Amino acid sequence: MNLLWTDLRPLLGYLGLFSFCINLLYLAPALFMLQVFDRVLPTNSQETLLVLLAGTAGALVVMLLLDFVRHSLQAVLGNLVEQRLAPTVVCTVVERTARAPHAGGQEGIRDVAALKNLFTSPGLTALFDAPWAPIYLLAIYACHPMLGMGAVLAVALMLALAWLNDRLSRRALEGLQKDGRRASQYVESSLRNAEVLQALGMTHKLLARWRALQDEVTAMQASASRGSVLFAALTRFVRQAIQMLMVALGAYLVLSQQASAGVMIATTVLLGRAIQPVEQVVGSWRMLVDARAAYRRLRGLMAEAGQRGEQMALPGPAGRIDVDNLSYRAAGSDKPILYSIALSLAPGESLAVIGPSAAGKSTLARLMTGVWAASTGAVRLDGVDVACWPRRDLGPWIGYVPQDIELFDGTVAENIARLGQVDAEAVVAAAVRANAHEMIVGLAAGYDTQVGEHGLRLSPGQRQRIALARALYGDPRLVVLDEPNSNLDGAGEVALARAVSGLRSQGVTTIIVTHRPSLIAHVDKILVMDGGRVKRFGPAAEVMKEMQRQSQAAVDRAA
Ligand SMILES: Nc1ncnc2c1ncn2[C@@H]1O[C@H](COP(=O)(O)OP(=O)(O)OP(=O)(O)O)[C@@H](O)[C@H]1O
Repeated sequence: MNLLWTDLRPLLGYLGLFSFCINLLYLAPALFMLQVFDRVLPTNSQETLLVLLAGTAGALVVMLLLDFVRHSLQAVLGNLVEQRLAPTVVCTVVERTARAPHAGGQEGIRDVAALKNLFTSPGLTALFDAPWAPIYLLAIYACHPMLGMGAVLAVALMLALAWLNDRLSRRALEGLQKDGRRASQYVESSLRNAEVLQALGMTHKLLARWRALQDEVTAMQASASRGSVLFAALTRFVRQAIQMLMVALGAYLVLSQQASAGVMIATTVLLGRAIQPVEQVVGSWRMLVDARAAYRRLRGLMAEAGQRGEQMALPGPAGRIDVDNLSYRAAGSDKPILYSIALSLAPGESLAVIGPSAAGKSTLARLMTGVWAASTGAVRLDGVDVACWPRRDLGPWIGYVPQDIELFDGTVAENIARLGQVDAEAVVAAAVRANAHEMIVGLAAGYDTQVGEHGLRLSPGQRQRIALARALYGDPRLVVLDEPNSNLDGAGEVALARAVSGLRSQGVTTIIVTHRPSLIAHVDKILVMDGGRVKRFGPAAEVMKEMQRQSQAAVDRAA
């Protein structure tokens, strides 16, 4: 944030300077009126009129140019805000979301947009113009104290009206936004289950629920729009009335020979200028408040990112894994998911993690990759805590196939190349290692096949095999596969088993979470988990023998 301010400060200084000049030049039309009525008309001097006209026109042209520069400067400010904040914010939001998908804290990206919006909006220039309102009021006061007091009252009245409007409409608008979002989100999220809605004939029930939500929104909308229409009309009326009353007051002063006609007209022009920025600031009030809240959240987020500091680049790992007294508790939950897990794998060793549902296998897989951070203890890759390893540096050394496969919209090749520059040789090599090359070349456009949003144009089995190729892209030293065979057919299972033995012979440390025995034959060690604890861990043959002995004993007992 400090860096951002260092960049913004000089530009804001220029913006202030331009605003100063523009507001100074705004005095020109009022002076022109004053001079025309008080000097040109009484003296019938056409030369003076010409000089005044030329001078005022010149001032207006300069003002136009300055206004243009001021707007261009705002665009530069907006882009700078985005450029400076977006990279850190996106990285931190991705990290937070990966760690706690439902814990919120994803508004950072929207906050950058809100801040950029403020810097490019008229609300910002209004902030620079608003301090001039008292100067215009003083100028009116200097013309005549009574006119000055009238102008102060007029500005105060407009301010009060705008404030009242904001107060009265704020709650209704916030409720409207929230409920409107809820109604559309409800339908959108239900549409993800469109197959179920269609198959079970549930669409009319969804419609009924959506209508109930929508009715609430419509009722709120009606009351909010009634209020805002009323206030808009009232504001217009008050504005006109103020102008009329000020002219009337001016005319009275002229008639009673306390002021000149020029003063009367000039003060009307000045009053218009005094009211405008005040109205604009109040009109942009919601945006300013939202931008301030966004700024505070971003400051917190940037501080969080700053705490990590610049992490030193580390050499590529060999693949030794040490899980050290590892426990994990989800945010907001009292009960740990994992309790004091400890194990070690030498570089190139493979491990199968097995156990009943909800034993904590996927949680352990996420902790192994460093996507989640341990509550206590650590997972160390070559002695370095994976949760602290800079993700950009660690990513290429890690291969990960999560339980719920997510492909990105793009081609098969782009997905395998992890969204980076497609290196055809490396992409094919990864597909060959994953034994997915033949399946991919059999697709409509081979490696150039578009997978669609979330990879939905492919079957779940095809997605899983492409995800495996993505995991094996480059030269990963640690590969974590979370149920990589859940959607595979017989041929897919064989291809996966071959890929896993290939990894073993290439010396890649591999961890496979699985329910099926087909892969267990290809691993060095087995970890049996139950209720978040290690039930058994050791060489595959020993653990298998022990499990067989135990199941035989159970059968004998039952018999
Ligand atoms: N984000 C989360 N917040 C709270 N609890 C969670 C979260 N993720 C998982 N859990 C809980 O942790 C426990 C272990 O879940 P996990 O997915 O690790 O089990 P698993 O052994 O992989 O199960 P399965 O074999 O069914 O995939 C479950 O009881 C689950 O409810």
